[in-house]
Formats: sequence, structure tokens, C-alpha cells
Amino acid sequence: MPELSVQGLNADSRALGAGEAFFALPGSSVHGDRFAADAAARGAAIMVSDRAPDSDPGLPVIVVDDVRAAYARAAARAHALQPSVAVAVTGTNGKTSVAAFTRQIWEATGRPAASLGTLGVETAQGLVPGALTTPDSLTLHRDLQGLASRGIQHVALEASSHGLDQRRLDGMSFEAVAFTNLSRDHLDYHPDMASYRNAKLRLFTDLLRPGGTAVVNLDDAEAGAFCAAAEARGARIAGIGREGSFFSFETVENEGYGQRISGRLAGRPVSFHLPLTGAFQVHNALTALALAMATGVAAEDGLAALPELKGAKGRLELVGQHNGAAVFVDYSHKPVALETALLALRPYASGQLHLVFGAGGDRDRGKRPMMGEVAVRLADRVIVTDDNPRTEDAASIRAEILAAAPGAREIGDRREAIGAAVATLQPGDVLLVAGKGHEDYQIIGTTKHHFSDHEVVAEAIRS
Ligand SMILES: CC(=O)N[C@H]1[C@@H](OP(=O)(O)OP(=O)(O)OC[C@H]2O[C@@H](n3ccc(=O)[nH]c3=O)[C@H](O)[C@@H]2O)O[C@H](CO)[C@@H](O)[C@@H]1O[C@H](C)C(=O)N[C@@H](C)C(=O)N[C@H](CCC(=O)O)C(=O)O
Ligand SMILES: Nc1ncnc2c1ncn2[C@@H]1O[C@H](COP(=O)(O)OP(=O)(O)OP(=O)(O)O)[C@@H](O)[C@H]1O
Ligand SMILES: N[C@H](CCC[C@H](N)C(=O)O)C(=O)O
Ligand SMILES: [Mg+2]
Repeated sequence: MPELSVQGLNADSRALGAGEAFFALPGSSVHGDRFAADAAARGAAIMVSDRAPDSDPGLPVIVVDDVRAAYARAAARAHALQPSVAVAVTGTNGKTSVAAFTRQIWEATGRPAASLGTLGVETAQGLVPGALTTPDSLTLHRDLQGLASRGIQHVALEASSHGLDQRRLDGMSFEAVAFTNLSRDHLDYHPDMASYRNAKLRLFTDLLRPGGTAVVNLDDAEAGAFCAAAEARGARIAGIGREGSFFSFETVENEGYGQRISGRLAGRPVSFHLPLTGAFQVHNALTALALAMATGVAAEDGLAALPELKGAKGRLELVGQHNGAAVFVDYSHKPVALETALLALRPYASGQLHLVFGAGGDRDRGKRPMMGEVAVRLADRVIVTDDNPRTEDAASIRAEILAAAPGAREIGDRREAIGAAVATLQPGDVLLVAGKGHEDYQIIGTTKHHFSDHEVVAEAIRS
């Protein structure tokens, strides 16, 4: 083949520019090579695929083994300017929080930083919302180049199991990585828990810089697999837990809606206040501290930043008070997250603990009865409502939850459900509105309607 000069790349034929390389990805609904003719018509210089096309596509083709990985690496190479320090966090719960806290610790210690994930791209200048938790490789490297050109040298990424499985991060090498925990999610995409876990393990086995740092929550049942992967990579392991080498816990006590933590940091006794609700946030904050320290933050400086941390939007966030009761919004849309949030709030409910929640459509159905069971076991008054039904029948989603939640009320309309819960609050009660966290929309069918739990709670309290 003669030498070809390529101007750029894309995996979506509809967005290709003339002279660019078209990467034909094996999608979940269609193989990208079906759009070869479209790519050729738009002037693509070449197609890269993992299989030879059936007929002449009208442009030169390179066949590679793993076209998603090739796409990710090409996207990285095409955007040479990159932040010098990148870390990433994986796990079923806590990624957004850990990424946000890592960014805040870097900022507090004089390092302009960004976090990239479910919320979007966040810097000291604000938040630019995004579409995916782990962005598509091209979007990712464009964003990273943009950040580097603004002088941001420190970035913390969320590595989702979809993102890892689809090689979206394969163009990166991380100075430090972290594992928070593993529990059920996304079994609509991964065939079983083992493949879900193995997708997450790729962050440790393939993307951590050899000799880098691996932060591991030792209290999780899957910690062993992540430690073994880190060791095989020649990584330094920073363990957090009852017996952690980085941080070992002694006591965690509630202080108002925050908490005081005492323990040993690398063997040295320390005690600090964390202005966040829920013991799980202590793990998240320490994971962030370990990531920050693995990238040059001094222990003293990092510790000094913890009492100033702000929770990510909609992560067990106190959003209002009504009639002597407290109202929280939380992004728990998985069984363990819901359980964690309810257990965290129970000590604050001298009266009853109320819950309003639902489950997303076109997502793992097995989560629904599990969440129903958790709800009636741990809350006193439960209303099952709609989350994002997407293209499923909303009433059927509720029915799948309700089958495992005897005694729960059913109010499909989320605004009405929140209103009904707020209206019954008594002094000493706590209400948790779960599932949508920061989201400012509700997806019904394929339409996104504006909807914010924050706004609807405020409305309900006002009226
Ligand atoms: C299941 C899944 O992850 N799908 C992602 C995947 O799409 P896909 O491989 O299924 O794409 P496809 O529709 O089969 O098309 C195959 C290829 O043909 C191309 N195409 C298609 C049409 C056309 O005219 N021309 C063309 O070239 C497409 O651009 C694609 O490259 O690759 C796309 C491009 O990167 C993603 O946008 C898309 O995310 C969808 C929208 C999605 O909802 N993903 C969710 C489930 C997800 O990834 N979530 C995780 C975890 C969330 C969390 O736990 O926080 C996340 O990281 O966000
Ligand atoms: N370390 C943790 N252990 C258990 N539950 C947690 C932990 N951190 C957060 N949670 C729960 O999970 C919810 C989501 O937290 P967060 O957004 O930080 O996680 P995530 O991994 O980014 O989730 P997602 O994959 O949905 O984006 C929180 O609202 C809380 O209910
Ligand atoms: N990134 C997650 C978000 C789920 C949020 C929840 N509100 C829902 O719609 O299920 C997913 O796409 O599975
Ligand atoms: Mg997230």
C-alpha cells in the first residue's frame, strides 16, 4: 500500500471529515463496516476494521485484531498534548465521588486539575456535562488535549466496566489506579459477575503504568483479585481498610451530618473531620487521598484538604428540611448503593426513614427485585415510583420491584411520589429520594424531559 497521510479519525461515519481514518467498530447493535460506503463517500482516507469487508468498500482497509484498542491508541496519538498525570478509579460504587475528591485535593494543594466521568468534565472553572461515564476514546483525547492546553496537568478518570471492556481507555497509561468495591450492576451487558469483574480488572492488568500505585479497598470481598493483578504489574499497593497498609481504621463516629475518623496513615496516628454523610464516603475520601499522594501530594497537605471536601452532586446530599425532617437525594440505582445509603441515614432518623425510588428501564432487570427487598428491609415507608423508564413499560418496571417489596406504595409519577412523601414527614423523620442523583432529566421512551429531584423536593417543601 502506498504511504497515506491521514488527517484525523472517527468511529462514526456520520461525523467523518475528508482525509480521516474511519474505524469500523464491532458495535452491540451493528458492525461499523456496514457504513464503509458512507465513509468513502465522505472522503475517508482509509478504514480500519477487525474483519475484511465482504465487498469492495471503495477505500483502502487495514485489518487489525482489536479495532477498539487500535482506535483508542490512534485517538491518543492524534492528540499529543496530554496532562502529565492521570489516575483512574473503577468499582461498582464510588467512582464519581473518588474522582471528584481527587480533583479537589489536587486543587487544594496548588495543582490545577480535572475529573472526568458520569457528571462530565469538571474543573475549578465549572462542569461541562458529558454523555458517558467513560467517554468514547476520541471525545476523551480531545477533552484531555483541551485540558492540557489550559495548563491542567492532573486528571482523575472514572473507568466504567463498559469503558474498559470496549477499550475506550486503551490509549492511556495511569500513574495510579483505584478499586472501590464490586457488587451487582450491568448484567444486561456482561454475561455474569465474573466477566463484569474481569472488565474492571483490565484497569489494573493493562492500563496501570508498570511500577505505578494501586489503591485497593481491602474490606471488599474482591480485593484479592485486584491486589494480585497489581502485584503482577509490579505496582505498589496502597491498601485501605481494617488492616490497610496505607490507611487502617480505628474509629468512625458521626459528627452532625459529617463524621470524625481516627486511624493510622502509613502507621502514623491521625484524626480528621469529613463534612460528608455516610461511612462509605470515608472510604471514597481515603481512596482519593491515596491517589493524590501517589502523584506527589504530601500527606500533611492532603489530610488538610479532607475537612473541606464537597460531595459530588446528588451523592447522599442533604437537599432540604421540612417540618423537622431532613431530605436527601442520592444516586443509588443499584442494590448495594441503596443499602449503603439507607444504612447511612438510619442513625439520623429518630422518627421514620422514608424512601422514594424506582429503577431504570433498558438496564439490568435483575437489580429490580433486589432493590425492592433492600427497600422494605431498611426503610419504614417506601414509595416505588419511576426512574428513567426509557423504552420499557414503566408500570412493569414498578411491578418487578413491588413483587419483592410487600407493603410499599406505588405512585408512578415521580413528582407526585416525592410530593406525597414530603407531605407525610414528621419531626425526626428522614426522606431519601434515590436513583437519579445529579440527573436533570427523566427519559421516557426516547425523549428526555427536564426533571430534577433537587428542584422537585424544593417545590414540594415550598408547597
Ligand atoms: C452498549 C454500549 O456501551 N454502547 C456504546 C457503543 O455503542 P455500540 O458499540 O453499541 O454502537 P452501535 O450502535 O452498535 O454502532 C457500531 C458502530 O457503528 C458506528 N456507526 C453507526 C451508525 C452510522 O450511521 N455510522 C456509524 O459509523 C457507530 O459510531 C459505532 O462505532 O459505543 C458508542 C460510542 O462509543 C457509545 O456511545 C455507546 O454507548 C451507549 C450510548 C450507552 O448507553 N452506553 C452505556 C450503557 C455505557 O457505556 N455506560 C457506561 C457505564 C455507566 C455507569 O455505570 O456509570 C459508561 O461508561 O457510561
Ligand atoms: N464506596 C462506596 N461504597 C458503597 N456505596 C457507595 C460508595 N460510594 C458511593 N456509594 C453509593 O453509590 C452511589 C453512587 O456513587 P458514585 O456516583 O460516587 O459512584 P459511581 O461508581 O460513579 O456510580 P455510577 O457507576 O452510577 O456512575 C452513591 O450515591 C451512594 O449511594
Ligand atoms: N450510568 C448508569 C446510570 C443509571 C442511572 C439511573 N437513574 C437509571 O436510569 O437507571 C446507567 O446507564 O446504567
Ligand atoms: Mg459515576
